[in-house]
Amino acid sequence: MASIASHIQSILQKTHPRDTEFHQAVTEIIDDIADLYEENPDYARWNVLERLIEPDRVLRFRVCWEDDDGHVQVNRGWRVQHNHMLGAYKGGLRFDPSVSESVLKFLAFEQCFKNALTGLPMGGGKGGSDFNPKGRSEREVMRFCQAFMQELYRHIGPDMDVPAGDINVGPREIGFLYGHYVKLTNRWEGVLTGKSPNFGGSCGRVEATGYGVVYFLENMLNAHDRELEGTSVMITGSGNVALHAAEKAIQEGAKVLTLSDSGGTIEFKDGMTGDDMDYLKRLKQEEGKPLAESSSGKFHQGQKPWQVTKAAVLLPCAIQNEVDGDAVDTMLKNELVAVCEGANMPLTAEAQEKLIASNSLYGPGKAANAGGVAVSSLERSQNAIMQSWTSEEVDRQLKDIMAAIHDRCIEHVSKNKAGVYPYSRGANLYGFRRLADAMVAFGLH
Ligand SMILES: NC(=O)C1=CN([C@@H]2O[C@H](COP(=O)(O)OP(=O)(O)OC[C@H]3O[C@@H](n4cnc5c(N)ncnc54)[C@H](O)[C@@H]3O)[C@@H](O)[C@H]2O)C=CC1
Ligand SMILES: O=C(O)CCC(=O)C(=O)O
Repeated sequence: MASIASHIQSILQKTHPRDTEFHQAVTEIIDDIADLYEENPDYARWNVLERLIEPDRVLRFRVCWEDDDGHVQVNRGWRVQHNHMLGAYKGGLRFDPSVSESVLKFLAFEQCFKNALTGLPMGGGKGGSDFNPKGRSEREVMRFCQAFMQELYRHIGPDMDVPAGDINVGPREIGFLYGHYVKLTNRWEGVLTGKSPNFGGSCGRVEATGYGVVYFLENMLNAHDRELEGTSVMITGSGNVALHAAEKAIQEGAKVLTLSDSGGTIEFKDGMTGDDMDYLKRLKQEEGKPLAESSSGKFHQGQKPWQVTKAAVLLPCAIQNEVDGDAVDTMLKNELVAVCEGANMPLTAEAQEKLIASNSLYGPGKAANAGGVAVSSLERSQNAIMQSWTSEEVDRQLKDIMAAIHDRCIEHVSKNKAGVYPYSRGANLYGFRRLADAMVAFGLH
């Protein structure tokens, strides 16, 4: 066991020496699948693990665009096509100054496991740029998106690689990207998901990740004889995933106490209301303003949700590694029962270790936030048959998919002595099995 883990560590150190987030994502999985790997001689015979941690390809390109003052700006763009044994590469695009090759490699690697858990035919990829859209005009964002697609279009296709949105890439950016793809190729096809339903997007894609997180949470609570109704919930973030997780949690009768952004936390002592939601959607999604400018709830500058309140459930829905070991210690002292991840890898390795050791319920992002990519897959199906399904139909399928993902997470594990399912280990085992078996079946590539 130790030998596999240390072998993989030494390879990572040699081949991806500075990619700390990528190391973190790989390490978390290796520990869980080490026994399975040793039990199946085919995996070692085909050197599956060493092949699985090396992306199929990492595309990096220059993105030049002109700002409103006529200055030429230069950014870096990437598409990490990690593995396509289970289907075309699939995963979002992130535009943020924090984007690096390491971040995109970790996201693409995790995406392979997440997509495997959906049961839908998708491989894993991720892409983006270090471009910062904050403070940029709509025209600047459009010119950037067009310049980005000018390079990306030659590497994607409806049966090859199908990007979507992620941080700072929502329906507006997908519209600009798709418009330029259609212009460049003269083809109107399902090459991006997260499009507006007006031109081929799926109803319910915008809501899917956040709603899916809450559906997963409900499945997880119910499997442990608990209910969401009446439960207090802290949420981090206030973007697409956070707002829709809050919306669904409120609809399901939970008491949502916080949202946050990089400036601080907004607290709703008596629980967030539908009016708060409408107001914050306008503030964040239409006006793009920080929470500090909100007149809804009480704003705590520079504070995290667990520093201002306590709740039974945490839904981290912002960015990687925002919850550290100390944060988990604080929440465990304050009646924490469950964490369900809307963001990708929001817990540091130490935080994750402490949470698992505490026997709290823990829904890892690769399972809990898979509703977004699952509805992206439904969007591809609709594009392929040239039909549009209703919001109700998509939501019904999303609920079924999240219940199936929940069940897949517990397919290869049992409850521990404390009566808790180890979802994280179960998700890693399920995803790894599917990927590794496909790699053995495909032969050497
Ligand atoms: N959009 C989607 O369908 C999916 C998104 N995710 C993950 O959910 C998370 C949020 O994504 P979206 O809501 O789509 O993006 P978004 O751009 O709509 O919102 C991002 C949120 O993260 C916060 N944030 C960004 N940088 C931060 C920092 N340094 N410190 C604290 N907060 C910060 C922002 O204030 C904002 O609330 C990301 O981790 C993303 O990878 C996961 C699955 C699907
Ligand atoms: O909808 C998609 O294809 C991608 C969603 C995504 O990037 C994610 O699940 O992290």
